Parts: sequence; structure tokens; C-alpha cells
Amino acid sequence: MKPKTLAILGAGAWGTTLGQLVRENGHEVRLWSRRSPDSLGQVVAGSDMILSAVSMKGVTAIVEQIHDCRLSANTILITATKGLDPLTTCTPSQLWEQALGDRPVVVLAGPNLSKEIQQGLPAATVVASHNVTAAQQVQGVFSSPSFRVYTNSDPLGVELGGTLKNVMAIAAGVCDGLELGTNAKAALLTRGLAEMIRVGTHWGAQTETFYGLSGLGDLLATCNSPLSRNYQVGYQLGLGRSLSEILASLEGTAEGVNTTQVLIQRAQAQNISVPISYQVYKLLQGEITPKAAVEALMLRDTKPE
Ligand SMILES: NC(=O)C1=CN([C@@H]2O[C@H](COP(=O)(O)OP(=O)(O)OC[C@H]3O[C@@H](n4cnc5c(N)ncnc54)[C@H](OP(=O)(O)O)[C@@H]3O)[C@@H](O)[C@H]2O)C=CC1
Ligand SMILES: O=C(CO)COP(=O)(O)O
Repeated sequence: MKPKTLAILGAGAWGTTLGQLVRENGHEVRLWSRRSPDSLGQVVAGSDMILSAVSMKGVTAIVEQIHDCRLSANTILITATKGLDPLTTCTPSQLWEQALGDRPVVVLAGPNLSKEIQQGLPAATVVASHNVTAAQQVQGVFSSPSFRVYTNSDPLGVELGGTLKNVMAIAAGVCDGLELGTNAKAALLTRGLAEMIRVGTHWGAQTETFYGLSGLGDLLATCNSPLSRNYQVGYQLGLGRSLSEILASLEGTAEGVNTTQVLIQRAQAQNISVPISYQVYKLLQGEITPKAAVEALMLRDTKPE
């Protein structure tokens, strides 16, 4: 493959790690953050691909700035952010699509704890787009002997898999912090996946996508690893620490905290049943103790599976 030029927006843990992967594959990487001396326009000019790996709270500002930048007609935008916009409740790819018109947008998501990837441990991910050719080009740029990349044609499902599992990762951390055991964790993750599918399909994603790497796969990774920031938040809540105390000492972004707020706002407006996410919400709001959240879930009305 001819070397490509990739502008990476967001020099946090994930942007840096993805930049390292692409550089090792022989492509040119220009890493940009809001603290960079170069302007966004300078960095994206002439790039074949732009990868956004900023946390959700930074996406809107960058999407607005991109409007004023000169991009070539076939520049591919790749979004790796796992979150929901509090103002519009849109996903990052929806925000990018609104801004970029006809240019292809590709979602990259999967069970990808950046610290393991930095060590060169094997991992797999998904690149999803309505534009199959664009997804295949991105697959070519990122694939390596240690990073296996699959294409998918349900970008919304792939994006929501990676986004909604962060709420479940908080719940899983609480479960482990409270030492509720393996049966409880299995029940939580299974019902958590059902909840993610209920929300995702209501919003237009396909059920089967959630059984893939970005849904079930990322659920297994983040709900079982202390490397996950969302899991860490939940674990420490389970130990009885307050959210503000936890966030003050957390290294990096735990998107699930914001995602839970936006999810509950939208699920309530649309009358979608999200019992696990709702207990995570009440816990994050400080309205309930971890033990009371578990009781509330266990004492719900009985129902068929
Ligand atoms: N780390 C991981 O393992 C993975 C992370 N992700 C997702 O990638 C995204 C980024 O995560 P990660 O890199 O770990 O997070 P970090 O906290 O390490 O980095 C966040 C990045 O976003 C930028 N940012 C934050 N707020 C703004 C803003 N208002 N304007 C512009 N830029 C901003 C930060 O810039 P600055 O440094 O200037 O503050 C930084 O570059 C998240 O959505 C996460 O869910 C997805 C898969 C794996
Ligand atoms: O999304 C991730 C791995 O796929 C990273 O998880 P955290 O954001 O919880 O650290």
C-alpha cells in the first residue's frame, strides 16, 4: 500500500497509541492537540485521512473548527471517540457527518485497552462505514501482525457498542468493588448486553453488531480489566468513594460518566427501559448507595428473559 498521511486529532492515550500503530505501518502521522503550536488547518491540509481521538467534550469544538479548514474532496474522517454529545445526544460520527457533507466517515471501535496495544499485545478492532471502500482503506492503514482490523457496514451499531458498554463497565466495577461474585457479574453483563441492544436498535443500529467486537467484545474487555477507566470509576464507587474524589485522581477520561447522563435523558424521553443504566445514573448522581442499587435491580418485577 502507498504510504498515507494521517492527521490525528487528540494526543491523549488513544490518539498517541493509534499514531504509533500507523507509524509502524510506514505511514506519515501528524499528531495534533489543542495545545499544539501548529493550527488545525495546517495539520489537516493535504491529509489522506483524519482520525479524531479526542474525548467527547472536545468533539463539538473541533467539528466546528474543521468547517474552516481546507480538506481535499476525498479525505476520510475516522472517529474513535466513545461518547454521546450532551447538547444534541448525537454520537460523534453523526456530528462529523453533519459537518463533512459527502466525505466518508468511518467509526473505529473494539476491545482496545490502549496500554495493552502500546505493549504490542495482539488485539482486534472494527472499522465501520456506509462507504465500504473507505472502511477497506482504513483497514489497510491500521492492520498489522498485532492489530487485526475487521470492516463492518453498521457504523452506528459499532459506535454505540463502544459507547454504551462504558456505562456497563462502571456497573461491572461496582459489582467487583462490592465483591458480589462471578454469578452476579455474569448476570450483569448478560442483562447489560440486552439493555445495550434495546437502546441501540431503538436508535437505528443492528442487533447482530452488538454481538461483535465493539459490543460484546468491548464489554468483556472493559468490564473485566482494571486498565479500563470506566471500570475503575465503578470499582471505587463500590468501595464507597465519592465520584468527585475518584475523578480527581483518575488518569485520563472515563466517558461512561457523561454517557450515562445523556443516555438516561434520551431513554426517558423515548420510554426505553434501561434499568442497569438507571441505577448507574442514580449512583453517579449520589442519590443511592452501591448496595441499594444492587437491591433495586434484584427486586424488580419478575419477567421473562
Ligand atoms: N484509551 C483507550 O484505551 C481508548 C479510548 N477510547 C476513546 O478515545 C477517546 C479519547 O480517550 P483517551 O485518549 O484515552 O483520553 P485522554 O483523557 O487520554 O485524552 C483525551 C484527549 O481529548 C482531548 N480533549 C479533551 N477535551 C478537549 C477539548 N475540550 N477540546 C479539544 N480536545 C480535548 C485531550 O486534549 P488535552 O490533552 O489538550 O487535554 C486529549 O488529547 C475517548 O472517547 C475514549 O473513550 C477508545 C478506545 C480505547
Ligand atoms: O474503550 C476502551 C477499551 O476498548 C477504553 O476503556 P476505558 O475508557 O474505560 O479506559
